[in-house]
Amino acid sequence: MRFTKAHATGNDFVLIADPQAQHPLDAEFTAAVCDRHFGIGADGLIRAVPAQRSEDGRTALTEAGLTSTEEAPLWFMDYRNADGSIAEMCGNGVRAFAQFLRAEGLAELTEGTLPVLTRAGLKTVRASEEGYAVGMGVWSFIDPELASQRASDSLVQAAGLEDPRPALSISMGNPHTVVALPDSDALQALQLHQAPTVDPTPPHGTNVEFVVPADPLVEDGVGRVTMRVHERGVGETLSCGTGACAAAAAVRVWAADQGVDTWRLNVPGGDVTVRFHARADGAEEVELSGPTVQVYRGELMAE
Ligand SMILES: N[C@@H](CCC[C@H](N)C(=O)O)C(=O)O
Repeated sequence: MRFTKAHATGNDFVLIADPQAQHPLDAEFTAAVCDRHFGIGADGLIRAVPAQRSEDGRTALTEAGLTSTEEAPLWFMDYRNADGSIAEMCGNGVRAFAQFLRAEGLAELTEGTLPVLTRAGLKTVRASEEGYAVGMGVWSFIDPELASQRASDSLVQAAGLEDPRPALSISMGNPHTVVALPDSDALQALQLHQAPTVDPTPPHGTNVEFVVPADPLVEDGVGRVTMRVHERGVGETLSCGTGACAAAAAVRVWAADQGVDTWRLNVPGGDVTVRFHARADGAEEVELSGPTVQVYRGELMAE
């Protein structure tokens, strides 16, 4: 089985093309491939499969009210975390996925964009100045009632944190819980090889982002935030695209500054940009942009 190793600001992935849907993934295979000692090593495994040829792809098509044909296949991003669990969405992964489809000659940009079907709906990827950008859809509070005071809906504790801190949970198709810290010393003191605890515990788990808003928060019209993340199903990663979007949304809420639409997130693996576009109904669309790099191609010897 041929594969490509890629990363987006250090969030790394193994990508495989499965045009005939002959290689359905399972948890054991995924965990073995992502193992950094006994496998290739990655934060996630991504399979590219024509949507109509995979069960999850067909479900996603139905949910999105879309069709996909042999002549015009819509590619489905079958995303798995390093521990083998399934995730609805991956913001860095979907950007690496578009680059992979193009490099494999499986898809092209049409009028500058490439649609990708995910478990969290249809996403549109375009080439951007930084590499690839993806329209992530609308962000939302996970618990609108608890979050209605627009401050916090849970408490998070983590190794290296003195006391539990209030957090705000946001959905980007997948779940995120964002915690603000006072300064970069507090951020560096965190030991994120251990999963933080979130109270109340979200039913499907959550990715936890720790953020330090810059001081001043906004420079040249751009909001700036430093972030570390513990990803559900992985551990600490060098970047998380959906996490960056959730973190920017939370900081924007806390700052009560809906006027700043562009945010630069500094993560251990680099920088990504998050942009908000208000819709007529008041909801806000989010776009994530950043670099994606193909590192090498290889052939998997043992299954
Ligand atoms: N790194 C990703 C998110 C991957 C999925 C996540 N671990 C989850 O379980 O929700 C990103 O760039 O968004």
